[in-house]
Amino acid sequence: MTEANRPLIAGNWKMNGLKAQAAEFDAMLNGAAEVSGKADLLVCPPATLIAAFAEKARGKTVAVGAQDCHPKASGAHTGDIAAEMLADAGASAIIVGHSERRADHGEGDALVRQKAEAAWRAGLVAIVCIGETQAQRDAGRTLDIVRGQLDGSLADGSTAANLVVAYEPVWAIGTGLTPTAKDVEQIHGFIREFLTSRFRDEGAKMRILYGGSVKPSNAAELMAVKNVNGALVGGASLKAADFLAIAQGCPN
Ligand SMILES: O=C(CO)COP(=O)(O)O
Repeated sequence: MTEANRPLIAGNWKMNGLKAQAAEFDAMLNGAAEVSGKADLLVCPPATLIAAFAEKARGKTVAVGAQDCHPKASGAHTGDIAAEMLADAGASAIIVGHSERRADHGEGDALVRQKAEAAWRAGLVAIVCIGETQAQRDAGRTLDIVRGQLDGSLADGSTAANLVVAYEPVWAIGTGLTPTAKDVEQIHGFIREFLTSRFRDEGAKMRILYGGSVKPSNAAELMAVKNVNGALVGGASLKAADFLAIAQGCPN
């Protein structure tokens, strides 16, 4: 996975997926060659499926990722999973700071930053999620919230090779609602300015994904927006046909 000039379509399966659903992943592997001219593909299944999916994906053009990690490499942390373990299972990237983890587990920016650094320590790419809630948007605070999350969640040492930023407005996740293309352009432009001013040339090359109700029917419009370098897809990434159609919607 590399830079902004090549889109990344990442699927976040969230807490969905049993061994019996592996056929959907097989279908993604089979269809991947057809979209390889358009985008890189990454699927982040639940941790229980990472090793099996990574084994299936060996030598194919779909990468496998994780949805979270613990900041530490090992130790007395019952139920947690270290980035090193995810790397060992075959993951090449880890989503950190998803709004569902921020909400369900009270994760804040400082912890998200430590998790991104843990991903790097294990040699993996960190996909750092940010985005405002409906109430924050209604209060006109979107850009302030985004700036604060970027400031707090991104670690020094971020490069275009080790970091992907995912802008996911919380109110757009799983709701069927999306911001207008104009809003997405404004916010992604703001994120790009932040990244370039903090990380210079690297910031100019980092991928910024849009996430929140991306579907085959809206992918082409969203993916054509300036500074949108791919998508982080939830619900629609569970179906191979939809996931591949979203990748197909990326501009040539
Ligand atoms: O949260 C998301 C991806 O991380 C987006 O989810 P949906 O695509 O289901 O709205």
